[in-house]
Amino acid sequence: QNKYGLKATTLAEYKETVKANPEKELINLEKFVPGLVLDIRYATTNNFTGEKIYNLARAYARKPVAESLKKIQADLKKQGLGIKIFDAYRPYKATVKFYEVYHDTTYVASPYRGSRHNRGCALDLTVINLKTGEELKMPTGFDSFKKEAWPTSPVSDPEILKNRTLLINAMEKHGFKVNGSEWWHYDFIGWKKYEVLDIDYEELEGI
Ligand SMILES: C[C@@H](N)C(=O)N[C@H](C)C(=O)O
Ligand SMILES: [Zn+2]
Repeated sequence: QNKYGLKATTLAEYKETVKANPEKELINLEKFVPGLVLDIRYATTNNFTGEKIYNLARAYARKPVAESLKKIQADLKKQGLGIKIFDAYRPYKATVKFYEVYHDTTYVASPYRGSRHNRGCALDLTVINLKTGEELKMPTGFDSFKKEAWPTSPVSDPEILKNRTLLINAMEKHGFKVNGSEWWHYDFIGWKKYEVLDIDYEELEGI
């Protein structure tokens, strides 16, 4: 256990759980979902910590999460739209770092419980126009920790309201629930069945 009383799953333990239940495998979303665009902010300094948190820009999620995302991407494609991922599976140590930088658990998961990202069951994302590659206009930027980011906050611009509603509906159709304080964060329903992991992308890829 660490100072927050949580013992996250290591690589060796994770491999055992996947052997027993292949649904627990972390899937590389970039390879699995056609046309998926990544902008992994925590692999850059362009994030709320101002620090580079990951060495590799990767997006992983548990198998059923990846399968749902594939369906969402296919649905959006029919409208000339696609998904851009800001973050997916997040090693537990990153959640600890986030909390130590920004103590408000309205916007950052508590290290006492861990994040649903740590379970490979949460995605931070937005919608892009496939032709231009541009993000659709949303109420705030990613990780803008303000009340305007809440999915229930009033929006005066009808286009922004339409875009936020489109994203929420697209995600909820395939088993995700929007976070109450962040329009870009979606939890996969059933996340409780998956352990909190603390495995870096390098470890996962055997680098
Ligand atoms: C830090 C932000 N992108 C986020 O993912 N927040 C939720 C609450 C989390 O940390 O799980
Ligand atoms: Zn998130």
